[in-house]
Amino acid sequence: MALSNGCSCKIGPSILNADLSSLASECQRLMDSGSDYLHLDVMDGHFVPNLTFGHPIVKCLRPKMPGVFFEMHMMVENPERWVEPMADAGANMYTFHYEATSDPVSCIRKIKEAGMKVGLGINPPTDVEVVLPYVDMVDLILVMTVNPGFGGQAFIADCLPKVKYLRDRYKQLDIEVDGGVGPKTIQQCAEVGANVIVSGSALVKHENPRKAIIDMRSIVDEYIQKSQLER
Ligand SMILES: O=C(CO)[C@H](O)[C@H](O)COP(=O)(O)O
Ligand SMILES: [Fe+2]
Repeated sequence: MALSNGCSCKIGPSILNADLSSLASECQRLMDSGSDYLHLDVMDGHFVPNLTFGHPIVKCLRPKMPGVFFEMHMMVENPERWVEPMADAGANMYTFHYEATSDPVSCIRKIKEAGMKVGLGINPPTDVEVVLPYVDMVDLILVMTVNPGFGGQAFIADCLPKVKYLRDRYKQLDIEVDGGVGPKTIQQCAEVGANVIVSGSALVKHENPRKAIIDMRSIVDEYIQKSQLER
């Protein structure tokens, strides 16, 4: 299962700021509100100054959410290390950071061999050009719009030219934005060409997440249609 191949909007909640003692029901609530997939944030306390959870939690979550696409956002050093345990736990996509490994190609190969889709992420200070050698090997590029490590941070609009740079060159690429994205910032993300949208606290804390998802999707879809007409 792919996410969307750049042709449609996909919205995935990050449950980082949800009540993690009720992880499965929070995930279910957000899927029932119209989400397309789950964005699960894994932090190791080294690559980022925070800890979350690892493959044992994913393994417990998987049978409670059959058929739901799990994207693992791996904010970890040596991402190669957790590829097999995550595949075994039932992850569908493994998104690692360019900054976290000295050998992205072997990490990509390992993820594919384990049967998962591949995402490649870059942090706000990282130049977008670094991903160009890998674009044809991966399923998604993640452009971080906060410095990774915590949910609920302010959106960094200065990262958006990186999305535009990629969209101008790759019409079919799934380009994901993550960090501070919600109804207030979605327009800026959509107009530069982001189509895979992670939204954490803005959705988790929203009084009507279903409406927030519908509104965000309609804005992203509008820009996708506009760009298809312009081609
Ligand atoms: O990767 C992340 C942080 O490193 C989270 O996915 C991201 O921050 C989402 O949460 P929010 O929308 O609250 O910023
Ligand atoms: Fe994330």
